[in-house]
Amino acid sequence: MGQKEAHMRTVWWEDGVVKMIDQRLLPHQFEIVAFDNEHDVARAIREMYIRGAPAIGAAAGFGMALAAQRSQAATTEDLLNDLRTAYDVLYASRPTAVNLRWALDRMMALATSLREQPHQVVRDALVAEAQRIADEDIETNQRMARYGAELVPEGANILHHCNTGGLATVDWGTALGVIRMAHEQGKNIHVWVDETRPRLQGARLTAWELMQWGVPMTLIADNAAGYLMWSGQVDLVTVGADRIAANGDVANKIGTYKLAVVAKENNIPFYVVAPTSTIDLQTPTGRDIPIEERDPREVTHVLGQCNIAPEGVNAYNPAFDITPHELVTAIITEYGVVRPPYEENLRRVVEQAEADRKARQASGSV
Ligand SMILES: CSC[C@H]1O[C@H](OP(=O)(O)O)[C@H](O)[C@@H]1O
Repeated sequence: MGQKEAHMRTVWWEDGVVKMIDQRLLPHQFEIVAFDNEHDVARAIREMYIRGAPAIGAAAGFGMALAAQRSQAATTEDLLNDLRTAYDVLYASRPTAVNLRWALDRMMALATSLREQPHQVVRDALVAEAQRIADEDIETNQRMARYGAELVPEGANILHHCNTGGLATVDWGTALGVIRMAHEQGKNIHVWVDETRPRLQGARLTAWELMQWGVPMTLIADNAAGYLMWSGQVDLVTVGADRIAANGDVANKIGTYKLAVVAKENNIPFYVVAPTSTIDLQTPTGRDIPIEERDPREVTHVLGQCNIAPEGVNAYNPAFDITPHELVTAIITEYGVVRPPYEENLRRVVEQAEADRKARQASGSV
């Protein structure tokens, strides 16, 4: 079995195809897969070869670049129509992580802005933009890690849910990026790793990443988290996000809300780590965020194999839940730590990010 080499990315463009780690097989198999069309990239997102909001956004960007490369359009207007079709194919892959729409909108806006250019110019520009989305993600994650590590006390016991590491992003990670930074700063931390039923991102992916990084950790059943918080064995909880509404409500892996309630009950700080690309000012509150419902078989069959329930049992499999902003101590972004009032403070960092991106575009540094 191969290994994720240091600084290897989760998804990347190579020789005209998109390559990614097939996360369904981890931790016992390490396989890289390659796709040459947007339909296969959409399927890879839907079937969770690749998952995690920022990683999904980057994959979607590369999917649009593939669509442009594959298009047989004779005119740029026809190419734009092909790209609109690819947008819809990729957008339909998973509904909750807003990074998917964010990346698709960014790629489509660029293509549209080049409608007077020859279509080869458009094709090349889209590959470059997808690369920029990927490159920016790593820089963003390292900025968040530095801000977040300042909030981690020496010797902290940290509870983490799902997977938010390099595998959930292009590299480095969001909440796990903060944990990695605190570890590398010598803060002697320890991580309680929620297994995260039913897809077990914690047991399969977070444990694997933290062991690779040499971070002290202990794997727990999801249901042990409450006892650990009640018994004073957790100093802070940190999670990622798939979409943050304008008022600060947070969509994240199913089980997050329960952790936030118990953390509040035990006066434990609850931090969300997410880039501004995960903040959706178009969505007013958490009740407006679409929650993905996945195949109930993910609940009844562990990793699609071992049936743990009676044949024909009813099962329900919401993949995310909503944590009301009142339960969120702070949201750590690449523009710093955002605290309440979330409505105005989230808008401020999103507008700052957009202004910076336009300035980079204008200066030609992108
Ligand atoms: C850094 S975002 C990671 C985010 O995505 C995970 O969901 P999934 O594995 O289904 O894509 C989970 O919600 C994580 O917090």
